Amino acid sequence: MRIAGAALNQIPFDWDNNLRTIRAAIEQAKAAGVELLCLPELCLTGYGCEDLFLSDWLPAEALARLQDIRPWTDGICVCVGLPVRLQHRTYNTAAVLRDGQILGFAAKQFLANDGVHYEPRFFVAWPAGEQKTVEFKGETWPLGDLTFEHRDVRFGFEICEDAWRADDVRPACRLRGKVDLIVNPSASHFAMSKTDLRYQLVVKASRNFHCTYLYANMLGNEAGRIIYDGEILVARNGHLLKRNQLLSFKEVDLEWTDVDFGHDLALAAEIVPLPAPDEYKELNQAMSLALFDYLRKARSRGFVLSLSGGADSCFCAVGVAEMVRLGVEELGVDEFKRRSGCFDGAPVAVQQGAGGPAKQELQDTPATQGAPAPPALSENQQIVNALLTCAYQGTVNSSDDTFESAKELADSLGARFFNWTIDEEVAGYVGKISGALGRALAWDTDDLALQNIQARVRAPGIWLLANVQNCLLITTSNRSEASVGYCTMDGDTAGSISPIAGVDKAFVKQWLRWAETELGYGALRHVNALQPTAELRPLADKQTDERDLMPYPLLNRIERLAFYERLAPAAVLAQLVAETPGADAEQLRTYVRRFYTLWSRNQWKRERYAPSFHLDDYNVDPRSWLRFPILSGGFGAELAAL
Ligand SMILES: Nc1ncnc2c1ncn2[C@@H]1O[C@H](COP(=O)(O)OP(=O)(O)OC[C@H]2O[C@@H]([n+]3cccc(C(=O)O)c3)[C@H](O)[C@@H]2O)[C@@H](O)[C@H]1O
Ligand SMILES: Nc1ncnc2c1ncn2[C@@H]1O[C@H](COP(=O)(O)OP(=O)(O)OP(=O)(O)O)[C@@H](O)[C@H]1O
Ligand SMILES: NC(=O)CC[C@H](N)C(=O)O
Repeated sequence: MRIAGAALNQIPFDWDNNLRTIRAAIEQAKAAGVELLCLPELCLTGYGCEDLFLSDWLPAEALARLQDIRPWTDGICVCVGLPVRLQHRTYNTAAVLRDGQILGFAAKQFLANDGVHYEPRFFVAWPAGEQKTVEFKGETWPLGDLTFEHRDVRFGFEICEDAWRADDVRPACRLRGKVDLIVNPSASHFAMSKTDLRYQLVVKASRNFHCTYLYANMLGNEAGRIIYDGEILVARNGHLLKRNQLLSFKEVDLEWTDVDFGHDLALAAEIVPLPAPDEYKELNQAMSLALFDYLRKARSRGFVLSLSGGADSCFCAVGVAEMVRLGVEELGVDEFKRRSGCFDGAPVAVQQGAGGPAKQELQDTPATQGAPAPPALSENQQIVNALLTCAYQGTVNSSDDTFESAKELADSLGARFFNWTIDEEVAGYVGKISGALGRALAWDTDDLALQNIQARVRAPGIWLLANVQNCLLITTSNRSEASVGYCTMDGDTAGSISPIAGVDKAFVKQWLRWAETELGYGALRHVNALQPTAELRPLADKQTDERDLMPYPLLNRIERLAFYERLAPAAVLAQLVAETPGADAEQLRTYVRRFYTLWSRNQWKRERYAPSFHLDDYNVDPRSWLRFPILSGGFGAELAAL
């Protein structure tokens, strides 16, 4: 039998989009002679409908829309994920359709309730062995713990999380011997290196339960924060039969394979491991797709970025350029432009361009005024030019190094680049408040306030630039800064999308070195030679992030031990001492205290960050992976006892 999985790029309750991709997948499958097709979990509504799953109307609408799919299933068996509501309870199901008929609804038995998943809030887990009936306009179908048969192949279901439970409780253990095929429609979030886990899960299940296992994941940045890699896996008796390229820019990624169910296949003696994933590359692909989907689904015209020439903002700029490069590589220029929704079919008019005078000669003017004609931009650079506007907003505390870094990078990407200073606005506000208070504000008495006003004064201008162009304003915070609140609220946190807030600063720096050498972004040599600095204090002070805080790798380690491993402060310190050769225990104690104090004080800031992507195995976004009280004891007793 020819069986297939199709990864779909869905949008919560965007019926037109979701039915269009479902129909396209079915048509592609039929054209390829596929006999059984698995579509992702909840693909009809989208996985991320959140509390709408608790309404009566959304599941009812989904059931009504399922009827539209029936005529498309002539000659093929298709599994379509949707919520079904019975007696005020919503179930996460996969409907099986064939030849225009609905055969039944298999229901999810184990709900995902960790990390970024909160399913028990929306759904009720289905009890093993039970069945009920769904009614719609005079027709009835079975719902629950069901098996099906198609052309003499018996099949049953695990729906995503069902497969992540122990072998002696998951549905597969009851399907063993009763079915030839287990179908798994999934919405399994992307995280770096996670594909290996999923591969092991699927291939081992096919061996342990002596079956063929067909797995199809959701694709793309569905609803803002979570990215799906669109993985399709088919395994039989411990042998991998099919695995696709992940993180496609396509709306539908269909993969099929032939399985001879009439002949048994010897069980694999061992599972062949996947090559170790390249996390830099994975992150690049995931972020590119996440940005592209966010841009088009938010119906925006591009991105605006306050580009300091430092690591975080350079990462974000390269992220947009990579979105263009990878998207064009896969879709082609015309399809990339069409799908982005940013081009209206008109030829791209290049705005500003490469070249431009040095920082000292150029204040408050667009980068190209009076400059020599810029070199012609490549096709990708022209697209970047249309989609990315950057501005360097210097102060007296900014260095030439960061300006050069920003300008050269923006020019090399093709981005539109502006340069202006904000000293006048800073002086205006400082003067106003000094006057009101009747005393001059000074660095020795008002350090933080004077730092923050600079970061804040950068916000209105860059927001204005974003607004006039109907663009998304990128904010550049990384996870390490978010943990300790090393940012100015309504200043450098201003923005509507925060692409790298899920990634720690040490990783950001490593990734930039990789991007310079492996992706060929030579202009990154400036930033790769710089020490991260906020440049908010007078230059003579030689401010660096790590002097203000602690070494970033250490900050990252404390954060992981505290909130991924969930250790108590004393255990975190003990662990650090144990794993740091020649450790200065007193210094480590200071850092641990500083981390927890800043962490607790700054929960309110994390609550106010712009939406960010889940990219690593955890993040600190309270609306995603990590919940923490805004007001708390702040680990006072625990830190005092250290
Ligand atoms: N629980 C709570 N709920 C609500 N608000 C709370 C609060 N606790 C304090 N606050 C308020 O928070 C305000 C202070 O927060 P905020 O104004 O953001 O500033 P703050 O956290 O005091 O200082 C910002 C820090 O970030 C660093 N920074 C800033 C900008 C850029 C960079 C960079 O790396 O480039 C670094 C800067 O060096 C400084 O260490 C105060 O007005 C305080 O009342
Ligand atoms: N001179 C500047 N021009 C434009 N934007 C700036 C400037 N200084 C700071 N910003 C904005 O504030 C953000 C926060 O600064 P931060 O120092 O944390 O990041 P970075 O400068 O990109 O990287 P690094 O911390 O490695 O120097 C920057 O990413 C940028 O968006
Ligand atoms: N949708 C789901 O059930 C996802 C849960 C599963 N543990 C995963 O991370 O892939």
